[in-house]
Amino acid sequence: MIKAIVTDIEGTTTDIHFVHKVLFPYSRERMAEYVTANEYNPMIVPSLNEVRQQLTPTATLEDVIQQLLSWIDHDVKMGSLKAIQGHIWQTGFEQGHFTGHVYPDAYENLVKWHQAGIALYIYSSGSVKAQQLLFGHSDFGDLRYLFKGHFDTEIGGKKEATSYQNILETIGLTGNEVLFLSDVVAELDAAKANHINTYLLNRDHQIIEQNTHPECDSFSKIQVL
Ligand SMILES: CSCCC(=O)C(=O)COP(=O)(O)O
Ligand SMILES: [Mg+2]
Repeated sequence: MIKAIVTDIEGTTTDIHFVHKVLFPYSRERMAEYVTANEYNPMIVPSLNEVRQQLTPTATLEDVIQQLLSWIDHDVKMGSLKAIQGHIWQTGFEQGHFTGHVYPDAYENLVKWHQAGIALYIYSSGSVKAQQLLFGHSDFGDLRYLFKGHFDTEIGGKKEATSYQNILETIGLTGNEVLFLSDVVAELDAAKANHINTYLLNRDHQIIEQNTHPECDSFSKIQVL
């Protein structure tokens, strides 16, 4: 019996285009100004130091900014970038520049599963802060009540099997009691290695090679209850 569902965001609960065409450009346009204004802000100093560790010891703040912009352009899921993006996106969400996209089928079924007593969690490369902002300012209002917890890459990379073992230990369930939803086969493979049930969300009906997971294009086609 499924006692918990862990879901990815980008491509799963939320349109990839919202992340790549709204959130990423928003953070890219504001990155230089934000980092320059917050160079000594204790909230982001650890993240800036992590970026510096990837560069030469003589790296300037401009070098750090350029590295962050390059990671955005190449969709590199570095925790330091995701932490800084979360702070930049906070302004966008709180000032109403955008709301967090959630597919209607995802909204309807997350509510149904929550009402049925299934524990819901998010696992995304986006920081926990960014996750809570997206669902706190979603197209359907504040949906944070739905989720019992949030995981980001602090628990480990999304394609690493140990990350899902860490998640199971954190939520106190065995793999067969948990369902993981994602649009990325490698993430589902890593979850399945821990005997977690999986479902591939293939919303744009791509031909996905080497997929062994059950596949659907909507949360409404996932039989849980
Ligand atoms: C929380 S919304 C921003 C998501 C994000 O920044 C991202 O990179 C999503 O990556 P994922 O591995 O969750 O597809
Ligand atoms: Mg995804």
